[in-house]
Amino acid sequence: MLEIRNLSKTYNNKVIALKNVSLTVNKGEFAMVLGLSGAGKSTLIRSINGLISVEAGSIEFEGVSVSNKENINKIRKDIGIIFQQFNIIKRLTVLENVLCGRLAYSNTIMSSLKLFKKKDINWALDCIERVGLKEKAYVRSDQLSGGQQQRVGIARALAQQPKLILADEPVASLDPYSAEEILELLTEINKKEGITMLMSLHNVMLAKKYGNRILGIKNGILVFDKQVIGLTEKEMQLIYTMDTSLIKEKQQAV
Ligand SMILES: Nc1ncnc2c1ncn2[C@@H]1O[C@H](COP(=O)(O)OP(=O)(O)OP(=O)(O)O)[C@@H](O)[C@H]1O
Repeated sequence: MLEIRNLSKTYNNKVIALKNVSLTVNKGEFAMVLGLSGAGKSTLIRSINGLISVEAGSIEFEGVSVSNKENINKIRKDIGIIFQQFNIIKRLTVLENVLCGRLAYSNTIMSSLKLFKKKDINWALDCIERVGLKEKAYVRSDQLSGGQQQRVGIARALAQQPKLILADEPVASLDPYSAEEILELLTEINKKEGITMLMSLHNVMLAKKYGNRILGIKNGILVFDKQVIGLTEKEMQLIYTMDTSLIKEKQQAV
């Protein structure tokens, strides 16, 4: 479904955020990206839907290149994204925020006038119900808790009928209880609706509990790519140890 080949990114300040990263994400997977702060997780996630441009390598989603600007709108329709800070418009109601996920399906003038078709409104209401916020559909989003605001973010992603959901540390701003609730919801969406998930996380326990595959990033290098079952402590140390000798071998291979 998603093919990343030799992806590299150096920011203007000369920081190398990604170095020759190659990976494939298959349909139906729930893949977790783990790594220390600054490892390159967000850069990887955001480059997949073109939010960050990359200077080397390729990203293809269902055979279509992300770096080709002509394709980006089609690709963004198929790829939903949720963020750590939810990125919802707080002065809008839950329904209005979720309808933003339908923009790719609406006529620009109609949507700028907030004239959504009944079909889109019903679809958005259905997404709101799927994330458990039916009673809050007409409430302003700034009146919601953090966990509820993230549910709005998820409903907005669902509203665009994505094939893949990218999540950039979606639970980092939540208390532990809400964090697990959100991960359970995303797991349910992944299992029941078959929507593929690619998520960056800081918490190893949560990544192992909810993901079925772990992608470990260290200093911009993909140091391992393993199924959760069978993952050893030593392998996990590759991303969390400060001992660079452990990743020397990997670096030489890149
Ligand atoms: N816009 C930018 N301009 C310059 N450097 C950046 C920019 N964004 C990220 N970086 C740098 O690139 C490296 C990778 O950053 P990135 O945000 O991808 O890491 P991360 O693993 O997501 O970190 P965190 O877990 O703290 O969010 C870091 O050294 C960071 O400082």
